[in-house]
Amino acid sequence: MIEFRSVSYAFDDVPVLEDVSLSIDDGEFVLLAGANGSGKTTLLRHCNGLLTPDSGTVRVDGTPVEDDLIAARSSVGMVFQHPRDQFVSATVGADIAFGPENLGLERTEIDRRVDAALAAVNMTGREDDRIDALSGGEQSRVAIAGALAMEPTHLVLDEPFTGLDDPARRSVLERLASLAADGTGVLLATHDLRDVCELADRVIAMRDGRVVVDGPPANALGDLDGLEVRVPSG
Ligand SMILES: Nc1ncnc2c1ncn2[C@@H]1O[C@H](COP(=O)(O)OP(=O)(O)OP(=O)(O)O)[C@@H](O)[C@H]1O
Repeated sequence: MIEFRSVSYAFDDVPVLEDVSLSIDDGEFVLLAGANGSGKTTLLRHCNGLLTPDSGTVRVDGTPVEDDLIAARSSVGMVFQHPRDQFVSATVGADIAFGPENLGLERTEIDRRVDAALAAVNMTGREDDRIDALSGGEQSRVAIAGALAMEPTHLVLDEPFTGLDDPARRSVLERLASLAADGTGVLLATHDLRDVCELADRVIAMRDGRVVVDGPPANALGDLDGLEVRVPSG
């Protein structure tokens, strides 16, 4: 479980998170919504210790993140908004293999994970492609595959659909829902709520650094009015 208890954080004395309390259970698929600048990215960066709260605590599986950064970083997979920030290798296969290699896994296990991660993002057979020659959408899919190959207990994604066409987006979304069904806790920040609500177990919405909505999609959608997030119709 990822748990925030009364977390506050400021950039240069400007409050960005204020008294945030929430939890993401194992096996839950949670959508994080909110207008630009409401604090979503800042919140996500607390999940594996990239940022540390000014007050309050973030716990992963019961342990405060700052007490065991290595444990938090191996159990919380992160997919960032700008996939280029995440690549460490020149080719797709080498990049996805990098994390599992650092875990010291056997070659056959690394290859299995790379194959499974590529299949999950519909890029089977693209191991040898150069990352800098991929489209933005393909780069997003490789970034997601890199996180999946770590087989994390929790997966945190920040606007991962940039550049994805509808079929690719849908396929990644369904993969996230099936990971959650298999026990992974998934926290997905996105502005694009189309069909995410239908797959998510819960919606958390932020305004000005505070959690203002936290509930099942059927109840929460009406409460998103006025938060400058695009609410799906029909
Ligand atoms: N490194 C930083 N230094 C100073 N202020 C920052 C920094 N990063 C973010 N902020 C400010 O913190 C606030 C919240 O930003 P954050 O990126 O968390 O919001 P967001 O909800 O993820 O927005 P978006 O949907 O546009 O990605 C904004 O006012 C932003 O300007």
